[in-house]
Amino acid sequence: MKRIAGVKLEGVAKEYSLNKRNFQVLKDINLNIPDESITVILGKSGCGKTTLLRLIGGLEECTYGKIKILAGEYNLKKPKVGIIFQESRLMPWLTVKENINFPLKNKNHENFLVQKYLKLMGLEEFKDAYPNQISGGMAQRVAIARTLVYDPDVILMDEPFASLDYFTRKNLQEEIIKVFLTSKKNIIFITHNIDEAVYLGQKILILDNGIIRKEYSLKNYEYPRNLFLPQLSEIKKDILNVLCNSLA
Ligand SMILES: Nc1ncnc2c1ncn2[C@@H]1O[C@H](COP(=O)(O)OP(=O)(O)OP(=O)(O)O)[C@@H](O)[C@H]1O
Repeated sequence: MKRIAGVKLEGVAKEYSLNKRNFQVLKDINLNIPDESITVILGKSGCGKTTLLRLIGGLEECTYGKIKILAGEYNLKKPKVGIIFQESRLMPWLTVKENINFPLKNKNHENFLVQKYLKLMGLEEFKDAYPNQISGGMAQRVAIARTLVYDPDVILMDEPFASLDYFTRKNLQEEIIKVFLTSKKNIIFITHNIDEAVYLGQKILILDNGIIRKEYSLKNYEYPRNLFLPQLSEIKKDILNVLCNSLA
């Protein structure tokens, strides 16, 4: 049975120390993402978005508070978290299919799962190419496929399309919606792009000065969102207003 994992943050704070001075990047984050959803964390540069994602992904420890990855009421002891970064971080000496297969450690690089995700991400023609033979957008597709093959409980995405051109970015946003609708996993997506946030997010959280300043629920706007442009444009205006008044 497919397990849907939720994410719960209780009083999460993170302090860094720089030049013998402590400063608090995250002050008191409380968050509950129980259902399958795409949650977008939006905020100005330096407000702590990546820090928050790294804490959820277990790459760093909280200074205070707790983070739980839950299946129903149960705290998963060893949750599988997939992280997709701004750069694809592919292994240059492996082909597309070998990169996708990497988390499986399966000697057959064209096993069922690799085939499935090559197809889902439209990469079949490029399966034997090396990373330096494909475009940046394609490399990000490979990174997404490599994450999906691992079957994570939660998928974290840290500005994965920030360095891509407008059209590639649009295509990949569609792919993420497709991935979400087929896998029904919780996706937590970081961006500072308001258009991207309202296009993808079922929940949008504005991070500012170490706290969640405002939360928007867009669950009622089904995909594709093009049908709701007037309503979304009002939400975008409101978000812009909140960001303009934010401190970080
Ligand atoms: N390891 C670290 N040691 C000290 N300070 C850090 C460390 N990591 C992050 N910071 C600081 O924490 C703050 C938040 O950084 P973070 O990368 O989380 O912001 P962000 O919102 O993701 O920014 P951007 O949108 O520009 O990527 C910044 O002031 C940064 O300098």
